[in-house]
Amino acid sequence: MSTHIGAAPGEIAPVVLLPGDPLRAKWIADTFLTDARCYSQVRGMFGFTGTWRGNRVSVQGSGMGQPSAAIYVNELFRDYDVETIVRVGSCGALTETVGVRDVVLASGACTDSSMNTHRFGGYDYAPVADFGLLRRAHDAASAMPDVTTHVGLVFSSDSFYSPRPELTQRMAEHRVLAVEMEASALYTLAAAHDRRALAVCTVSDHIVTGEETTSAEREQSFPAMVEIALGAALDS
Ligand SMILES: O=P(O)(O)O[C@H]1O[C@H](CO)[C@@H](O)[C@H]1O
Ligand SMILES: O=c1cc[nH]c(=O)[nH]1
Repeated sequence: MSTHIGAAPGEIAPVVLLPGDPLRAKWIADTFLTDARCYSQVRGMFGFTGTWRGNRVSVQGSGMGQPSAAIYVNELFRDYDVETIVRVGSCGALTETVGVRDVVLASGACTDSSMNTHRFGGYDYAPVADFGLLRRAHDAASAMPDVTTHVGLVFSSDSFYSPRPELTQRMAEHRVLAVEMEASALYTLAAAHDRRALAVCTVSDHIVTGEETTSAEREQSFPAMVEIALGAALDS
């Protein structure tokens, strides 16, 4: 049993979807999985295991921000032998070419977090997605004519309310498509554990136009990213 998930060995599948919001984890389990069973409610950070098209799959909340997400990712890789984690998150669009409800497949993740500064002693590290997952996610998204999908960089910020918006703008000027808060830690830890990871995010709000969705929509109305994530992780 791990410290923060607390599931018994074998209760978590080799493939895990990882939303930040634990209630989105419950919605995903209720909506997409067959025979889903809750394996953890520790701190209200729900985890469920069920099946999708005959494949075992789990969905685990990660909380918001890299320190929280890293706890769950470390335990999933280290204590439960998870092979593949696909983050299914919300993000804010940084450029007008990306719209609200579009899907962003994060090929790589920039960050202002000190987690990698400490890990690499000040050297820069480029956290990237698993290419096989990214390619299959793109294939799955291409089969959805109603979904606009972008592939590119995200900015995994430690601050939802940025103290220096001009620096986020500089990210946008360097082809960063969207801001979220966890992908960089996920990609770094997947590399450190020699496992696979991808972040599939839906644009919940727009930093340029100010358009935004409600918390209920962010919890329960982004099905395309879940279908893309399941297709990428399990249809290999
Ligand atoms: O919707 P989730 O997956 O939580 O992701 C985004 O939403 C939260 C901020 O509102 C952060 O966790 C950010 O990464
Ligand atoms: O981290 C996030 C997530 C959604 N929207 C944002 O602006 N930031």
